Amino acid sequence: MQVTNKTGEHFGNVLIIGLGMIGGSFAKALRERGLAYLYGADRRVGELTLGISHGVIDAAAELDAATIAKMDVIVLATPVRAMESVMGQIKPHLRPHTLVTDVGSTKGSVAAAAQRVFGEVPSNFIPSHPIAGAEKSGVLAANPNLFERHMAIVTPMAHSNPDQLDLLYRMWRAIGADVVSMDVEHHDHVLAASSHLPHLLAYTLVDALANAERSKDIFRFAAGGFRDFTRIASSDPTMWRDVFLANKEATLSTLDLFTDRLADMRTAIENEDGAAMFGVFTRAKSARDHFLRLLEQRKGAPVKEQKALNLQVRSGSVLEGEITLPADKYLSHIALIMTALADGVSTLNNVQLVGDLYVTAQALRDMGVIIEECGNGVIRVFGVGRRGLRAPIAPVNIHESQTSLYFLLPALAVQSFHCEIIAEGELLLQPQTLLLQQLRSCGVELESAEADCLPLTITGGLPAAIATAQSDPYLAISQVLLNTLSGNAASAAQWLTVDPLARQVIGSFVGSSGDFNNSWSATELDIPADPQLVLWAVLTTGALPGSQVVINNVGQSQVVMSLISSLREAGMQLEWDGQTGLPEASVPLHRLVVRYSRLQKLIIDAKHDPKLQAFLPMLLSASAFAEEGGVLLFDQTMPYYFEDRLTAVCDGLRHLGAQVERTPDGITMTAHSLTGGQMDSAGDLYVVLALLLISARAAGGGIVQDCRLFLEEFPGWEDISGQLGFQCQLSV
Ligand SMILES: NC(=O)c1ccc[n+]([C@@H]2O[C@H](COP(=O)([O-])OP(=O)(O)OC[C@H]3O[C@@H](n4cnc5c(N)ncnc54)[C@H](O)[C@@H]3O)[C@@H](O)[C@H]2O)c1
Ligand SMILES: O=C(O)C(=O)C[C@]1(C(=O)O)C=C[C@@H](O)C=C1
Repeated sequence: MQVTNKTGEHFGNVLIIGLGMIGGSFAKALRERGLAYLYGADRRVGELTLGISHGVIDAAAELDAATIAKMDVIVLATPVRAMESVMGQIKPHLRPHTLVTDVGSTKGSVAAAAQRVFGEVPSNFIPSHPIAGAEKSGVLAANPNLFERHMAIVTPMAHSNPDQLDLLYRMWRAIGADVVSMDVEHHDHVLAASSHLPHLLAYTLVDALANAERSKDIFRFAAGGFRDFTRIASSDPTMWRDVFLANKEATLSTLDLFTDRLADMRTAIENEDGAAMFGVFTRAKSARDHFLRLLEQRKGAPVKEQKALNLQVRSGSVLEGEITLPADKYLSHIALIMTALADGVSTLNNVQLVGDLYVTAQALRDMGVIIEECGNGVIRVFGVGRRGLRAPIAPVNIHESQTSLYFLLPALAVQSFHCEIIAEGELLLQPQTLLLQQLRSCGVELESAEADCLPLTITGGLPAAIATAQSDPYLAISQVLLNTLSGNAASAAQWLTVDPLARQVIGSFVGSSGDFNNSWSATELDIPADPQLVLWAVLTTGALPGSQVVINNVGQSQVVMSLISSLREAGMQLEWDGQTGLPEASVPLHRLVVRYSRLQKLIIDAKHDPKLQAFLPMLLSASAFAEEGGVLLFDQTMPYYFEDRLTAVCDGLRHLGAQVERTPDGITMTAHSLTGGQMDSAGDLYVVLALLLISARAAGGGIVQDCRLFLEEFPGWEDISGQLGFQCQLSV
C-alpha cells in the first residue's frame, strides 16, 4: 500500500541496506506515509523478495554505481560490525548530496569504521539510532509504527552538513520519532547501561538456568517474572554479539558497577540484612515508577477517566464505640521530615502514607531514605542524618502537592547537592513568591521558572538564621524547620506562630536543650488525630440522639482546644478522660468522650481563634441543626478556597431546606427543619465532611457527590464510621 502524504514532504529515493526488522520498519514507515521511493539491498535475496511482496519496499537494488548515484538518502541497517564492509562497497559511487545515516545500536564503532573507510567521517554521513525495537528480526517483523513516540538519537560531528542534519531530523520526525542530539561517547555509555547491560543479563540468566541441574523444572515452573525479565534474550544473537564487540569499554564499566552492587546484595542476603535489601528495593521501585511515568508521558497516554464516587447517608444512625482516627496530616509531615533527617531508625504510629504525605515520602525515598510501611499505620523511617540525603537520579516530582514543597525545601536547603523540583497540573501555575523570598533571604540559592513558579532548582548549603515571624502556618513551619535544620535556634516569636503540638513533635527529636547543632536522635511517636476528623466525629455524635463515642487519639492543639471550648459554650457535652498511647510520650494522646447534646445557638466571631476559619464548613453545617441556628462572622482576609468551601456548603444546606443568609462579613443560619437531597462537594475534603454531617441529621438523609479524593485522603474513614454505626454507602 502506498499513499500520498498530506504534508507534501517527500524524501526522494531512499535505499535501505540490510532489510531486516529495523531497516524494514524504517522503509515501511516512510512508504506507508508516502514519504519516499524505497529501495532495499540485503545479502539475503529472500528478504528483498519478501520486502516487495509485503509492501516494505518498492524495488530491490544492487550496491552499484547507478543505484548509489541516484539516492537521496542511504540508511545502513545491518548489524554494526557489517557496516564497515558496506561503507567500503558504497564509497566509490557515493555523491556528496546523498545523506548517509545508520540505525546501529553503537555509535563509536560506526564513526570509527567511517573514519577508516573514508579517511574521516564524511560531512554527509550522520549516524543515528532509534531507541525502539523488539526481540524479533527479519523483514517480516517490520512495523511501520515502531518509531512513533520513541526517541531517535542523532550523533552529528562538528563538520556535519547542516542541511543534511536538518533532513535527518525531518525524516525521523516524519515517521513519528522524537529526535535528540548527543555526542558519540555519551551515547555509547548511556546505551551500555540502559540497553546493552540488560540484554547481557537476560542472555546470561537464561543460559545459566538452561544448563543448571534442575533446568527442566526451572523452565516448567517459570511464570510472568521470568518471562518479563528474559523477553530480550530472544533477540538476534548476531546483532548482540556485534554490539558487545563494538562497545567493549562502556559495557565493561557498567558491568563492573553492576557486579559490585550484585555482590552487595549477596552480602545482604548472607547477613540477613533486611534493611539493606529494603533500601535497594524501595529505591529501585521508585526509580522504575519514575521511568514508567516518563514513558507514559512520552507515549501521550490519555488520562484515565475516573467515575465520580458518591456517599449516600441514611438518616437515623446512632453512633457508639471507641475509635482511633487517622493522623493529623500537618503533624505527620513534620514528623516524616524530622525522622528522615534524624540519626537512626524512628517509628511513627497511626500514619497513612497517602496524598501529599505519600508525595513527600516518595521524594525522600528518591533521595535515599528508607521508609517502611509495616501495616496498621506503623511507619519505620531509617534516618540518614541532617545532611545525609543523596542527590536523586531524576528531578523530584511533587505532583500537585504544595504542602510537600513547604516541607522539602528546608530539608534540601541544607544538603550538598543541586536538586530540581518539578510539579504537575495547577501547581505549575502558582507563584511561590513568599516561600522563595523566605528561603532566599537566608542565602539559599533558588532558580525558578518565570514568576516564581515551578519547576525550580535549589542548591543546598548552610543557610543563615532567619528571624521574621510568619502568620501562615505553612510558611511558619517551613521557616522553623529551616532554622532547626541549619543549626540555628528559631526565635521565640517564630515558635509562637507554630502550634504547641508541632513544637512537641520537633522537640521530640532535637530535645529540650535547644542545641540545634546536635545530631537528632531517632524516636517513636504517636501522631494525634486529624482535627477535621475529630470535629466531624464530635459534631456527628453530638447531632444524633442516643450516640456516645470515645475518641482515643486527640491531640490538645491550640485549634482543637478552641473548637472544644466554642462547642461547650453552645451546649455540647465533651469530656476529657485521661491519656492513651506511648507512656511518657512527648506528644501525648488524650481520650475525648462525646455524647448527643442539644446544640444551642452557635456563634463564632472575632473573639475566637482565627484558625477556626478552616473549620467553618462543618461549623456551618452544625449551626443548621442548632436549636436557634447560628451566626458565623469572619473578617475579609479569608483565602479564596475557604470562601469557595463556604459557598459549596451553603448551597448544599439550601438543598436540604436550610435558610442560609450570606452577609458581607459572615453567614446567618435560621433554625429550620431539614429534608434531604443531593449535594455537590466539588471534590473538596472539608466540604465532604460538612455535607456528611448534615446528611446524617436531615430527615431524608443525603447523597454527597464527588467523594473520591476524600476517600483516598482518609482511607480509614469508611471503616471507622461503619464500626461506629454511621449508615452510609458508596454509590457511583
Ligand atoms: N533489534 C532492535 O531492537 C534494534 C533497535 C535499534 C537498532 N538496532 C540496530 O539495527 C540494526 C539492524 O538490526 P535488526 O534488528 O534489524 O536486525 P535483523 O537481523 O532483523 O536485520 C539485519 C539485516 O541485515 C542484513 N545484513 C547483514 N549483513 C549484511 C551485509 N554485509 N550486507 C547487506 N545486508 C546485510 C541481514 O541479512 C538482515 O536482513 C543493527 O545494527 C542493530 O544494532 C536494532
Ligand atoms: O524492545 C526491545 O526488544 C529492544 O531490545 C529495543 C532496544 C532496547 O534495548 O531498548 C534494543 C536495542 C537498541 O539499540 C534499541 C532499543
